[in-house]
Amino acid sequence: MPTTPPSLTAAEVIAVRPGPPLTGTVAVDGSKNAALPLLAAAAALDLIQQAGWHVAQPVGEPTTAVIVPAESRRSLPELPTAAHIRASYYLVPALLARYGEARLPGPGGCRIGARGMDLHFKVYEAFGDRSLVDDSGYRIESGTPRTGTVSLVLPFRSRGATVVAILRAVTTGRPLRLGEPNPSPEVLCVLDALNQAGWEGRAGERLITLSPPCSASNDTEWVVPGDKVEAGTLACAVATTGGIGRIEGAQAEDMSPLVAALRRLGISVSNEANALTVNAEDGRTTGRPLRAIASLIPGGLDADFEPPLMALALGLPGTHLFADSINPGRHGNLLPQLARLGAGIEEMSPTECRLTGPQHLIGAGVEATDIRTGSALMVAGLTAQGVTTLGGLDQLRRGHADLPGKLRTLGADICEVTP
Ligand SMILES: CC(=O)N[C@H]1[C@@H](OP(=O)(O)OP(=O)(O)OC[C@H]2O[C@@H](n3ccc(=O)[nH]c3=O)[C@H](O)[C@@H]2O)O[C@H](CO)[C@@H](O)[C@@H]1O
Ligand SMILES: C=C(OP(=O)(O)O)C(=O)O
Repeated sequence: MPTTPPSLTAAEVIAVRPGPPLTGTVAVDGSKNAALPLLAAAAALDLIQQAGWHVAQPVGEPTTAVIVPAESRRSLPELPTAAHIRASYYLVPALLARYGEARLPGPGGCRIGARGMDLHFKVYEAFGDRSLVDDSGYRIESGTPRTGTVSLVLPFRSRGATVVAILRAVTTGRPLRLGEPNPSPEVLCVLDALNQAGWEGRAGERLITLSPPCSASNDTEWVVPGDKVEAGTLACAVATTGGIGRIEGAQAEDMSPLVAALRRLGISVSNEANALTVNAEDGRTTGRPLRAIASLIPGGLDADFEPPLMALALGLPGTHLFADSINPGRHGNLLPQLARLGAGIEEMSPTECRLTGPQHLIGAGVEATDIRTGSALMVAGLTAQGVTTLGGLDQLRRGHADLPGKLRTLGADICEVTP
């Protein structure tokens, strides 16, 4: 009988060693980046029904969260922990609906660039709210209630600003026309959820429209979509080792840009409705260079796929180009860590680099300086000679319930080490 390897969720450092090609089937967990706006949307919906909210977890159902109205109205909470995650910005519309004001520290998250908030402030201004920035963070104050459609065009396709525009429309009960939105899966699942709750949301590549419901429905149950980034990372891991693996739980459409990149490299991938099968057993590659350019345009390559693709490309012939101008600090995190494993990567600018493969990597001590850097290092460690020890696991765990465990399910040699 197959045994599930014990998870390493308490380890401070893990060791990765090369082994046989990864094989088998594994299912991804729900996506963090889709769950966070869904939670905020649930809170916003409850608030529009003039209640407070809190998140409860039913006993014995660890994968379910229930958003329930709180009993009493309290004063504006201090939220210092909001500084630890980028997605704390999703709370603002709910706070505005409940307290008329939101005061938050500047959002944290991965240190992969300046990660501005200016578009968020433009969204609030379009709704008649006031934004103020000071040394301790930012403050948004509700404007006088207004009616009528709010129309605005985003200067660029920020995912966060798209979601907060949608949530502010919900908490003000106003129709929205949002031009140049970010219609990524993490946004579309919020619109789907709102549609289930009676709202009328439509998404096209150039425009998102949202109209309030004639009557609100109370009990809605939403499912967090499977994590496309986790699926893509596992696909790169299987391909790196020349294995064959089936990764279940992410939607085919969400995987298309990653699948196109893998196929360009000559890796055989079948992208079914809810499962990705990667077959790199024959070891044949095209030798065609990869051009992995992170993009916010619809159908573009999500920036979060770039690091694991870079780890994969190190082992494949050709001169491969990578660019991430969305997160201008990413390469500054990732490249020095890959260099510790002996990777030769030429930086053409702070956001563009190229590498020629195949390269021979050698295990070393590395650090997950951001979520995707951590997962890329695990992929690289699967073929690096000797032992790769990975620290900074808090970052990795912020993004994935148990990525080492899933790799171990596919046969990876990963274990806990005492630093
Ligand atoms: C919690 C969450 O879901 N994080 C994701 C979110 O991050 P993030 O919130 O950073 O992503 P956005 O799409 O909103 O923004 C993209 C980039 O535009 C810049 N920007 C954004 C808004 C703004 O008002 N001003 C501004 O300058 C930031 O530098 C940001 O890095 O989307 C990224 C893809 O786009 C993903 O890689 C992150 O995993
Ligand atoms: C950048 C990421 O997360 P966050 O926005 O939470 O920092 C990420 O998920 O890769």
